[in-house]
Amino acid sequence: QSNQFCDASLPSSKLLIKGGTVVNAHHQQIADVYIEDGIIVAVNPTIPVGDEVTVIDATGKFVMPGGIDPHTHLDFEFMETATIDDFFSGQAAALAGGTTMHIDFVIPLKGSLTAGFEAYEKKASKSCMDYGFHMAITKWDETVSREMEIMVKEKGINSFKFFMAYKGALMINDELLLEGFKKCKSLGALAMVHAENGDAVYEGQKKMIELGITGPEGHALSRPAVLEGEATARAIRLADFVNTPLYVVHVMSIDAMEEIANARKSGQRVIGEPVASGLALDESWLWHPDFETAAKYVMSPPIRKQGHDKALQAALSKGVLQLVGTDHCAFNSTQKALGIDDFRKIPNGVNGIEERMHMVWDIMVESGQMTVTDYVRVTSTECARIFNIYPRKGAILPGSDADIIILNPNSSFEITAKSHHSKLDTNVYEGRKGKGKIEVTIAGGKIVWENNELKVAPGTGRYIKMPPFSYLFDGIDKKDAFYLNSLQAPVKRAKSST
Ligand SMILES: NC(=O)NCCC(=O)O
Ligand SMILES: [Zn+2]
Ligand SMILES: [Zn+2]
Repeated sequence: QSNQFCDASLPSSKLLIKGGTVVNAHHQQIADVYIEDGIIVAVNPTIPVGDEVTVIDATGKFVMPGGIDPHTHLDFEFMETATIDDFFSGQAAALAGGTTMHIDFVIPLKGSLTAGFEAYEKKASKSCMDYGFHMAITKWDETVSREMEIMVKEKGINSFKFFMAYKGALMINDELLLEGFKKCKSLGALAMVHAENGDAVYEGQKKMIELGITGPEGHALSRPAVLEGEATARAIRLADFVNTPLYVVHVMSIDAMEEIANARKSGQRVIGEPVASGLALDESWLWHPDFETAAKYVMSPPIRKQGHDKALQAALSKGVLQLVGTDHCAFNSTQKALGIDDFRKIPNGVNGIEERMHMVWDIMVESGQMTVTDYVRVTSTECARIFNIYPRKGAILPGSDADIIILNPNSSFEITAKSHHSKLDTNVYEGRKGKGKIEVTIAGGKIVWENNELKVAPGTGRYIKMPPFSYLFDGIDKKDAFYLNSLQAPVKRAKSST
């Protein structure tokens, strides 16, 4: 691999990005951007500066907020192994691809949220870019309920994920889902779901093995889209019953997407997150005769048949789905080979943290399905809004963090494991080429990616606390009050004489 990591000991500098098209989610203009000490100070048509300021010429290029990836798994212990990318290698890869912040999932340790949080604090101490945490809830009792409160009020976590799949490991049942949703609502924290019917998946897996289907194709066959649709519908209805906002992670199928579309049409606050792999790939790879090639595409919910990808793209362009993640969860060929004789043992997960910004540009903007302002919205701004860190993140505005990318629409990108920055020995986007290259990444006011060279150092990334009660909670209490007022007084019945 040709990874080149240089020392990032440059002094905090003054920067001017000159003459580019500055794009925010709702506006674009040709302007200069002036940065001091990691913060955007001014965005104006012309900003005169002195010799001490480093000037980057962005004429003819797009100057946009750095990407925020809402869904990653770095240093994640899962399926008898651990992801190959840790908080340094995964983040270095992210920066090389124009992502300047990500939100990772803390997994409780033996059910303890506090112990899980402390373990992830340690894992993330080698960070080279800003990050936040969601937290998974894997069991329910009074301690977990109390710890959720601590996570929100003291630790900067404002979202909790419930796995409706992975039976015998992370999966929870409907009773826990309801308890969890109620607690999330009371704390102003966003409930997130991995939506697949885990019991039915377990049945499907047994059936495939009985039929002698042990290869990676068995993964897709054992957990069809209908099981994703069922769980998505169930989670949506339970969230409606509790009256709390819901975030559906890695929406991979038309079935799930349509449930989200219908709920949103009726006014429910449901957020749908497609991931780069679901937008760009189809399941045919899982039938590849070479196990190593096929196994690298194993993730859950599975990458679907051709047609689901296009439908998810259309839903993203229409606003039915709101933001794009990656679910970056990287296992190398040796790790994937744990399932050589049984697809159930192939560690689930694909790469994407480095590729997302280029892939979304290529699939959505170059194809004409999405405007450049919408690109900013789905790769950065909407994530910042949902997780309540806007406009510190997700915007090029005075006072915002100087997390910025410069994309040259006339230059091209090419993806290959030979030159990517993840520790992975494969890449699910191997050989993909397209127009629109991220030439510069600025994170916290420092140029960390320029001339195809990374300048990053472990320990320079910051933990970003995310406060509760995002815009998704506005008016939730009013809807509760309206519901209570609409209830009729209890019916008074005479006592029976017998
Ligand atoms: N998605 C996947 O296959 N691996 C990561 C864990 C998860 O998000 O479900
Ligand atoms: Zn998941
Ligand atoms: Zn995930």
